[in-house]
Amino acid sequence: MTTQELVAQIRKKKSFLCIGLDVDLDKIPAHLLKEEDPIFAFNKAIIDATQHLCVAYKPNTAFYEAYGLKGWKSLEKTIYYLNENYPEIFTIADAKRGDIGNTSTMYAKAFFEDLAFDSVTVAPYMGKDSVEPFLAFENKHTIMLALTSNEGAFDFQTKKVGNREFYKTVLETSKNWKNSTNLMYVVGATKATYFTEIRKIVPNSFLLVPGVGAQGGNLKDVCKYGLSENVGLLINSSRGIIYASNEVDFAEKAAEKAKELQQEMEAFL
Ligand SMILES: O=c1ccn([C@@H]2O[C@H](COP(=O)(O)O)[C@@H](O)[C@H]2O)c(=O)[nH]1
Repeated sequence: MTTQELVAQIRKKKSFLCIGLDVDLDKIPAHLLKEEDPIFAFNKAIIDATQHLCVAYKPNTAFYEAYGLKGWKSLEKTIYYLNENYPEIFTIADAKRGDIGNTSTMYAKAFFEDLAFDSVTVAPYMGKDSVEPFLAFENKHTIMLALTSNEGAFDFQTKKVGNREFYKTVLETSKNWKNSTNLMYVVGATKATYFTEIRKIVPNSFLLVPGVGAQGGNLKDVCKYGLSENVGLLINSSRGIIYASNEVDFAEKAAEKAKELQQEMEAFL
């Protein structure tokens, strides 16, 4: 998917909501456990109930890998279901990959070719040659960790290297990489006060923003400081939406939560 297509979808749906599909079998409604593939059954119901309110879905691969081969199968079924039924939706494999060049190419093939995701998250720690293999894929997007939502972000990311915070160096340096127009960045909603500085470095890049909902990030502050001319934000909520209820009405309740966020977003568009 191109960035223009993503922006057009945001304008049409008046939403820049991304729903995280972080499925935990201990948290889903008990009646689904009787299904042949409970994870896929859960995802399908959530997707069908919320697809008109969001522009992206983000399965975090950890929640699938934890269940071995079965979990990977559920992930595959979920992405195929999305691509077949809702091809306008932007898909994110939250896998946080990145390795030496030839290994990164194989990671990129796994998520962009085999599973046909529109994007994948990567870690910047191994540098240019670990990220450029992902950037080589046309109309695919590489979402690099910049300033994460967790407390540990202060361990390295905000520390000064020379006279500049490390996350700023990551952002600035990555702009010079080959095919850097295919880059987006992860910035946590819990770091809303940093968005002004981040926008000085990457004024038009899309930012994937996790941390609204369960982690306490503030949507209004993120919008106030983070919105760009082409919107430039994908705000993610996972647990806050998908576990709104663990009864038979779970999909309906998830849609209600998604609608609340969509309406807050509409006010900014
Ligand atoms: O900085 C980061 C990067 C990734 N995540 C991931 O996003 C979701 C957030 O889930 P919630 O339930 O809405 O808190 C999850 O998959 C994280 O691994 C993040 O939170 N922060």
